[in-house]
Amino acid sequence: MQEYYYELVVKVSSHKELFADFLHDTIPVGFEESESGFIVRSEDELDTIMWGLEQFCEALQKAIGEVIELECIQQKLPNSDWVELYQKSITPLAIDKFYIHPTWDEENPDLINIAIDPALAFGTGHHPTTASSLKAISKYVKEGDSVIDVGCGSGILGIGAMKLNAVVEACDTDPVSVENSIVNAKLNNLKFTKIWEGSCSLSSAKYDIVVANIVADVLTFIAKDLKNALKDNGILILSGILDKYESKVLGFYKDCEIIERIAVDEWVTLILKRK
Ligand SMILES: C[S@@+](CC[C@H](N)C(=O)[O-])C[C@H]1O[C@@H](n2cnc3c(N)ncnc32)[C@H](O)[C@@H]1O
Repeated sequence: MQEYYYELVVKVSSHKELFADFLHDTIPVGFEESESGFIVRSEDELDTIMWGLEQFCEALQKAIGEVIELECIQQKLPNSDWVELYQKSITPLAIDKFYIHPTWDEENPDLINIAIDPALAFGTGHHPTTASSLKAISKYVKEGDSVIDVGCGSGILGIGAMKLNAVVEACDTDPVSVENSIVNAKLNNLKFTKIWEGSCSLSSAKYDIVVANIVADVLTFIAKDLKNALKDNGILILSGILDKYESKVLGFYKDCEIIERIAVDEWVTLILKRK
């Protein structure tokens, strides 16, 4: 552990959700929402993220013709092991058939346990997009199904599917997430059949279930690849969609019908089938 870590305090005057999308998609470390913005922490300097936020803000102002005040303050602080502090803040939770718990907490004898030790990859089950994806997995994944978890983060969704006896592959563009998914699968005595760094376009296989909890923009960019990965009667679980982008995302999935829509707070999860 290093002696110091860096904390970037970001304040934005408006459109906080667009900045959240940007951070969600660009930074491999987690960030925390504060009342007027975000806090990003890392053992490395955060100059690149600060620069990216400034560029994004400039582009956004031009695109929408509004002035947005952005303030980024980076500070170097003594390292009290923030990962450990973050880990301690994670409590177990039940989502339908599943019980997600860190390894230092007891299992629940009545549910299907998923052990996840929170680390740098996204996915402890506490975010509504992960929780809704798990609900969909709990309902639609059947024993023996082939599943791909696109944007696996901590691996939680794929691990959930494996716990239901599906055969699961996973991928993520972020190498830290791939590593963390492998570690978390091992914690559950499971193994992804295949897991790779990159997106689903790197596989030509077809799956019974394709699950992707990624931000709306990415779900539009990779819409073709996600649909191509589906077997004829396959089910596509799309999550990570802020409700205001739902119709934009659906515009890229016009050849699919909605079989279920789960909404929690401002987050929407869509369960789709090809028409
Ligand atoms: C919101 S996290 C979801 C993590 C986990 N699946 C969950 O549900 O909690 C989104 C993940 O998608 C990954 N990602 C972003 N764009 C991607 C792409 N085009 N293909 C695959 N993964 C991508 C990110 O690196 C991140 O780990």
